[in-house]
Amino acid sequence: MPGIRFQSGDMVMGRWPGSSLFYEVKVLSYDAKIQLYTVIYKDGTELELREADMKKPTGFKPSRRSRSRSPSRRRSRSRSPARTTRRSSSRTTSGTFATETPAARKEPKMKEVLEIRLSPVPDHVSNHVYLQKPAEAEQENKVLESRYNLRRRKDDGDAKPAEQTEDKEKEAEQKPAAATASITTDLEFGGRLGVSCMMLFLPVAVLGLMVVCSQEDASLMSPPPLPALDSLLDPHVFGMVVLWFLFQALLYVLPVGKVVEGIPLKNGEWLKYRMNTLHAFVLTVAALGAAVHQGVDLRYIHSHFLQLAVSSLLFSVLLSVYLYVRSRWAPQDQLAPGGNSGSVIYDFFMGNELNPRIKGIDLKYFCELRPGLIGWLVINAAMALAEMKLHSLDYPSPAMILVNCFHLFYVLDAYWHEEAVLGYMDVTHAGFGFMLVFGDLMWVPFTFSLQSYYLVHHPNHLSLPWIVGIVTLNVIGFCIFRKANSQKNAFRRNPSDPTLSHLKTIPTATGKSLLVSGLWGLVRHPNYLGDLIMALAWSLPCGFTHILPYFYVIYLTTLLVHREARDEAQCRRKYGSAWDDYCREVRYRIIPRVY
Ligand SMILES: NC(=O)c1ccc[n+]([C@@H]2O[C@H](COP(=O)([O-])OP(=O)(O)OC[C@H]3O[C@@H](n4cnc5c(N)ncnc54)[C@H](OP(=O)(O)O)[C@@H]3O)[C@@H](O)[C@H]2O)c1
Ligand SMILES: CC(C)CCC[C@@H](C)[C@H]1CC[C@H]2C3=C(CC[C@]12C)[C@@]1(C)CC[C@H](O)C(C)(C)[C@@H]1CC3
Repeated sequence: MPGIRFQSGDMVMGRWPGSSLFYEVKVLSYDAKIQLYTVIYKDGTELELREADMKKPTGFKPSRRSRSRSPSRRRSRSRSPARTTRRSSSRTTSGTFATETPAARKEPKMKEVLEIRLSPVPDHVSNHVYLQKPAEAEQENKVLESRYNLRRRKDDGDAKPAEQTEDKEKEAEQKPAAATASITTDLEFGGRLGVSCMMLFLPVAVLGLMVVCSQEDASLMSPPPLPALDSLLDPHVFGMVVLWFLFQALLYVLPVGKVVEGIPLKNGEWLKYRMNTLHAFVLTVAALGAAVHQGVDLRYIHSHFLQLAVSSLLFSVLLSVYLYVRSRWAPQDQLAPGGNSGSVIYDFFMGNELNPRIKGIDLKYFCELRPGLIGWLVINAAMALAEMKLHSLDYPSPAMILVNCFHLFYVLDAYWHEEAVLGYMDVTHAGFGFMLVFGDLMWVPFTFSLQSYYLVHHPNHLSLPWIVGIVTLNVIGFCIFRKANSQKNAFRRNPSDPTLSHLKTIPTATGKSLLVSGLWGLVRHPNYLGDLIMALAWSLPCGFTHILPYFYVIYLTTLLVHREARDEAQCRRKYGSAWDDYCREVRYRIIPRVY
């Protein structure tokens, strides 16, 4: 690399982005176009740095300290009442996520090695200290390095130092994202073209499916034309959609339910969340019950199903525009790892901001669990009433009851385990943009309820053995889904949990371990397997005449296969060869011996 200050292979001191801390890094390459060096930190993190953030090691002296706290466990100032920062104590409010890494408790030796390797050199003493490793730690380090590839995911927030100087913090707060964020080049979903197609195709697909579902022959081969848009966009219905959203938002801010902290953010802070989805659900049922008592006819939902879907789509677009605009001004440390590609269309679709909030309402978390999921159940109930009316029944058909009960049970389970949702990929990593907004507000309520909508127009008689078989299948799927999720959550919360002591684990260089026995030893995503089995059980009550009720199974399979691939890539970057070991030990991804 002629004509530049540092050469590949040089060991220099590199500033940790956004902080005043310097670490020893190795220069890997230099990109003259963007004038950035790619460097690798000793913990395996690869980052791109400007020359101004790098110093020659001369002037850094060995430290008398032999160890220091790892950067991810340092303290930073709290900025807003909703954001808290804490030392490396474990969580007290809920205990959902321990702040110490699992291995920190279980594998003390490894933790020590990692801490030493991550020891920073603060800026104000940058001419004075350069941390030294004890000989045995160095030795152990070598063993670890030979066993595991220590490369850390570039966008992984886990190990980033939380310490920021006040100046830096203010700077980050003031600079709009667009001005400071690094550009994401790794585009998902086929990049700009892919997401543009998805944005056009997905809404039309939802409306198309709904129209076909209401036809007697429900044939995908001869779909009826979509009704004219102006007949579908009813201001009255749109007003109801907005009211529904506001009503759910009101329930969100009710001061009932405990407040817990989510997983740590990039800047070392914790966001607070109020756990009151169950309360919101019960209050919604009570409000709807009262409305029905007052003469409101829930079958309105059935007769205005398409109009409701179109209004939800319009609402989703408006909300996404708002989110995109505000994300342009969000501080960089509040952006999602994959956001900010520089392409308006891509960023609009994927979302830039990780946890956009309005007056304490976390929009992403709110949308993921409330208006859409509760809306889905209300639609199901309306379909049961419509079926009774259309076929002059005293009760809904057994098929309709099964579908309603399965869906209700699934949502209530999510609410019962609400804290766990704070750790799911979408909440921790995904930006909040059109994909999730549309997914939560239109896709979930209007495609997940297709089975009950279908049954209104296509009754299906179920014999008792079929009912028993379908219920059994759902119970099996649910047990796998629940046990797998609970086991992983419990393990992440407390790896030394005595109830999990019988399970085998593989340590990883990040300090976290991976479960390799029990359900997590059967396939690498047992929770997906359970979800898919349940999905099948939800479709079977609709019989075998049409493929439409199986749409949910097809969607979920596609989504989970894609999600699994994304997660796999992330875990490989995060855990290096430990992940490869896991894959060798547990060969199948979702379905044992098949996939
Ligand atoms: N109904 C729907 O439309 C729908 C759609 C999507 C997902 N879901 C459901 O949502 C739930 C959450 O799904 P998710 O996609 O967020 O994935 P997930 O399986 O809950 O989380 C994946 C993460 O778990 C950790 N992990 C993976 N293997 C592990 C092991 N062997 N031991 C310990 N930890 C391990 C890794 O993170 P760390 O190591 O960093 O902890 C990995 O990134 C699933 O039950 C899924 O079925 C439903
Ligand atoms: C536009 C679409 C093609 C993609 C849409 C994606 C979202 C609708 C889903 C992504 C993650 C999903 C999810 C649930 C609902 C649907 C999603 C938001 C979920 C809240 C359903 C209840 C479950 O118990 C759950 C909490 C595990 C689940 C979490 C993931």
